[in-house]
Amino acid sequence: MDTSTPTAIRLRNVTKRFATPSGRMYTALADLDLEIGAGEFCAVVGPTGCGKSTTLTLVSGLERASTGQVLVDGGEVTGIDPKVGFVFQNDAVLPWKTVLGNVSAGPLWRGGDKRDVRDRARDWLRRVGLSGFEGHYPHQLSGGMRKRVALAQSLINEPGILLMDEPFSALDVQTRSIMSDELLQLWQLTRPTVIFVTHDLEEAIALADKVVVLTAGPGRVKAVYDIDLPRPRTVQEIRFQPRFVELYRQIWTSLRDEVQLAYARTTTQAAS
Ligand SMILES: Nc1ncnc2c1ncn2[C@@H]1O[C@H](COP(=O)(O)OP(=O)(O)OP(=O)(O)O)[C@@H](O)[C@H]1O
Repeated sequence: MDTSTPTAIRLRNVTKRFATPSGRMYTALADLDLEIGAGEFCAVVGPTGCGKSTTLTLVSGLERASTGQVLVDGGEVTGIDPKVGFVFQNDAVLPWKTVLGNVSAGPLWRGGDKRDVRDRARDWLRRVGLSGFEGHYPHQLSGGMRKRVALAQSLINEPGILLMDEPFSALDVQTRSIMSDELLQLWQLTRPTVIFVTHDLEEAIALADKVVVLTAGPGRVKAVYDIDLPRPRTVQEIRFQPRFVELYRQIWTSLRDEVQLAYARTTTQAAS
């Protein structure tokens, strides 16, 4: 992170424990330290169950840390904050509302002027390439189009912070890379601070300014890699650059050990 960039998100010595169905406590995150600068695009990778989604729920205010501090713009997170947007793996679109209705729902709920909100919603639908689909219902759209609705739904609130939990993982490979390029273009418009959780290291490197590798659970930060690839980027093309391949090799070496450790644990548990 550039030292002149103010910090937008800070997790300081964060531990998160959950009660298990058997009544014991399970530590999902342990002493996690992470700092993300304002306007930075940060991707988080790590083996399954290492606490990636848990990290997002702490920043969003949906969950509280057991110990440690979670700070957004210097203030401790104590609940859900309207300046934080969330895009999940599963679409959060409302099936009974039209595309326009879905994108307008948040600002209307917050008391926005109806005509102004509709205008802004149409504007965002144009930006995500859905002009002409305002009156469609979600079931009349493809998976990629529904994802665009979800993006517009979140971006219309102009969140300073955007948390994305494997947002494209349910899409086919081609749609996924198109959506990644569109996300980068949209991100350039308002430059929110992004935490993007993914299992896909290629996607992480292609999108991000920095890639954080978490250890097998309990999740800690194992390593942080600065992605010094030039912007603007085209996701489909950047992966052929020698620097991309070099970064991939370097980060994968670190990630692979954690993935193997997590896998070995699950197979041992299954056998016992
Ligand atoms: N509400 C909860 N109650 C109990 N345990 C939980 C809860 N939420 C998460 N966990 C546990 O915490 C650990 C971390 O979960 P989390 O979903 O954050 O991992 P993840 O890295 O996002 O996993 P994946 O890559 O598979 O999506 C897991 O072992 C999970 O079972």
